[in-house]
Amino acid sequence: MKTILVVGGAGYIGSHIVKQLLKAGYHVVIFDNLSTGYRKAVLGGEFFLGDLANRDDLQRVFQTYSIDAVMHFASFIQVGESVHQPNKYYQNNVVNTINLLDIMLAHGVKACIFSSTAAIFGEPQIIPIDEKHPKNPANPYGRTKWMVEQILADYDKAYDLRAICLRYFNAAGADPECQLGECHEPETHLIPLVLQTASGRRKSITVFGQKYDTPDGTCIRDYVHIQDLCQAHILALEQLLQGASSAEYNLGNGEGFSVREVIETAQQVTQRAINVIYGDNRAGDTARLVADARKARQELGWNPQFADLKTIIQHAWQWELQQLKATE
Ligand SMILES: NC(=O)c1ccc[n+]([C@@H]2O[C@H](COP(=O)([O-])OP(=O)(O)OC[C@H]3O[C@@H](n4cnc5c(N)ncnc54)[C@H](O)[C@@H]3O)[C@@H](O)[C@H]2O)c1
Ligand SMILES: O=c1ccn([C@@H]2O[C@H](COP(=O)(O)OP(=O)(O)O[C@H]3O[C@H](CO)[C@@H](O)[C@H](O)[C@H]3O)[C@@H](O)[C@H]2O)c(=O)[nH]1
Repeated sequence: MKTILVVGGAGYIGSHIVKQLLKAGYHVVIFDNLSTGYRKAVLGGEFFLGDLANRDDLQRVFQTYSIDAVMHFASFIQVGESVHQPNKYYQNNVVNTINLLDIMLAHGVKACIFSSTAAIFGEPQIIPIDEKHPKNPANPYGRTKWMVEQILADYDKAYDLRAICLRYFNAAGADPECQLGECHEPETHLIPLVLQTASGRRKSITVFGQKYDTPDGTCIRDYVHIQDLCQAHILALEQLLQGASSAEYNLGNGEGFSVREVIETAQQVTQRAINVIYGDNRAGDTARLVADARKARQELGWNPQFADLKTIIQHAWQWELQQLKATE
């Protein structure tokens, strides 16, 4: 049985992956400092409370377990915050990642799956965006992720550390069995905020900007179901464990939805009125991000099952209603 270390496995995406890895029969060790994650979101495996900034924590986990591959989800993730507090982002997303890579090398662990992002591309020159599209991140968050991708390429050349970088567009939705879902505090992502407005947990949703160069003036994003992201990770892991070379894959559905379209779809799904306020642009946002994910389909055999925005929102709504019940 292969042992997979999931760094950041108590977070939104990591916790869903842990569930799917366990289902697929892996031995899973979770390393997380719970800065933005939740212990209760870790549904199984062996949990290790530790911080990537602390080399002793890392040393302990690598000494305790014989790890075959690492999946690295731990980072700070808010585009807007990264503009105002870049030091926080460079420290955790870059410096702490180097700690992780160096401890991996020290223990001969040379396979890694890295959570990258569409934010590495910046304002796109061509839509949809394929892997070769120029990288020109528009904010410090995106720059940290692009830096790590470049560090990984150098580590491959110098130390044979193989890495698959999965560039998610907008991760969304929830576990269809409703055991897990998105739970960021504070929540900054569009779909959960819209649904919290529909459920009454929030008074309104503010649309950030209406003068973008898009048909309705609001930003366009490519929303991808968390369950489909899990499938891509497991396929990438299988390839890595079989000796595949380093690679990068864009993960999205190839269809973009504007902020307004997301709100309209949420209204249809929830059958609730959603109070909308129009506000200024958010720092660091780009007008349009849509993926060309053909490479993942061809090389990984990725076959998204929940590409429909309605389904993504339905699953997130099911989760929101459950969260609401828990707070009542
Ligand atoms: N959510 C998205 O739409 C999206 C899109 C593209 C890429 N990503 C990337 O996917 C990854 C996971 O995102 P998420 O939405 O699950 O975020 P999240 O905040 O829910 O999860 C991150 C997890 O990492 C842990 N963590 C952070 N710093 C740590 C440290 N120094 N040591 C140990 N643990 C630490 C947190 O406690 C948390 O459990 C991130 O790397 C993010 O950049 C997310
Ligand atoms: O209250 C809100 C929140 C968001 N938006 C807009 O909705 C869109 C989506 O925003 P959000 O859900 O915050 O996602 P992004 O900023 O697109 O970033 C996400 O998606 C990126 C990849 O595209 C990831 O790298 C990031 O980690 C992740 O936060 C953007 O146009 C925002 O301006 C609003 O109008 N109002």
